[in-house]
Amino acid sequence: MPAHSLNELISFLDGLPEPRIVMDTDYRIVAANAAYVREFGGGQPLAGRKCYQVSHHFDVPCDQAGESCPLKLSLEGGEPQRVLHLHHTPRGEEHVAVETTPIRDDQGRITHLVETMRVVRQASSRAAAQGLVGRSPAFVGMLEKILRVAPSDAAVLLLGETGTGKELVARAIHEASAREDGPFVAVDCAGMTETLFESELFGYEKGAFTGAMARKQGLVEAAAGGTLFLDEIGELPLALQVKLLRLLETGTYRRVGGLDWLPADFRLVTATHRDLRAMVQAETFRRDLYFRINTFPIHAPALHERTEDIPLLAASLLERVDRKAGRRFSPTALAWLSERRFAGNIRELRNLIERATLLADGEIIDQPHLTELADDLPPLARPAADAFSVGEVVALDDLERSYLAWAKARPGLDMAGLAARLGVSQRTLYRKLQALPPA
Ligand SMILES: Nc1ncnc2c1ncn2[C@@H]1O[C@H](COP(=O)(O)OP(=O)(O)OP(=O)(O)O)[C@@H](O)[C@H]1O
Repeated sequence: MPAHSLNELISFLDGLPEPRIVMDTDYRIVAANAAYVREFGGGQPLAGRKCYQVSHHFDVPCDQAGESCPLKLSLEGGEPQRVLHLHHTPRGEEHVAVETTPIRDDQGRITHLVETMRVVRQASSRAAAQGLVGRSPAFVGMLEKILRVAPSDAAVLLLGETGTGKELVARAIHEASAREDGPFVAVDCAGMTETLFESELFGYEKGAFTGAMARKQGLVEAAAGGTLFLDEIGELPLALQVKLLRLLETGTYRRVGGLDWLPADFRLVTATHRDLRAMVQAETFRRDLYFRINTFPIHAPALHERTEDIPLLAASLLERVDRKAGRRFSPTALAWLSERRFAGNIRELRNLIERATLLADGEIIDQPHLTELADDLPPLARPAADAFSVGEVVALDDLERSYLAWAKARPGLDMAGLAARLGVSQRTLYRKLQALPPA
């Protein structure tokens, strides 16, 4: 790119409000705009330094350090790329959404890349007094999905065990959406009766039933311009599923006792800890409603899928529940927490921490404060290092081959013993082993 075009680009970027840098194809920062210098510069000179040194304090590009590198992806694919990274900033590490856009010369060759950074406000990688916190790969994967779907108006279905933070995720989607200035209205569908559902959701007119002394606004109306979060959607009885489907299909509703169909204006987020697909098979959840609410599913990981987040979560939850400020956990307490299996996930962790704060008198919350009332909390079941495991769904033939190769390598089993354990004849075992690819 000629120098004058590059200078024009740099001065154009300088006027933009979002932090942006221009890089050459060798990861070197050529220029940074004023917003970048302000948010990420930390008073250090930037031009001439490599982006991975500034953002990650790495000595090698991200892709060689086990992270995805948007610059490399853009160079390879020739297209803009977006990834979520943990970046060093003058405030500490933060989740940053990074977008790269390739810049081409007259011959169409990529000569530079513009990188745009947006600090993610909806989640923290450091202990925080509110909102989502986490930095494990499972958490970052979920955050990536939240940020992708939030700007659209697509219906999101949050799936995950109880206490995994689905309501917080629903709020994060709302806050990252164009509706963030509108209301966020949460409705618990568990225990909803037919009459309650209709009058709660749709409101009622004066005189609609005994006790309806005045017109009452429903939650659908309260959510106008914002997000309606239906929690425990799997608990909704079939008769109410029909009513919800009608609302979603027509975008209109009628107050109880009213005549007019009123327009609804909300973004729908639903959540459940149930297996809705199995409920559809069992005909306890309507298939058409399932498809309507499941435009974009997001899995909220269970705590045992993100145990590396436990110290960070524990510190954050302590800030939230402790009546005395500034206390902390001892390293043994944190190690003990990280080794437990919490069936109730973050909610159970939070309750345990709250109990411990009541038992501890000093500045430090120690392991005995945790174990005193929770000595029955089971340890985390870690798969044995040599256990057989399959990380994804594979064809049954492939599964059998991998399993046989693993079983054959077990010490202490001869062919006869192995055949007996597998429940097949030795002849069959030989035949199957011969079909295995060479080790
Ligand atoms: N990533 C997180 N960071 C910090 N706190 C969290 C996080 N996830 C959940 N929490 C806290 O854990 C508790 C349970 O979260 P929440 O109520 O959102 O779970 P849920 O999945 O909606 O549960 P249920 O399915 O039972 O309704 C809340 O106190 C919430 O603030």
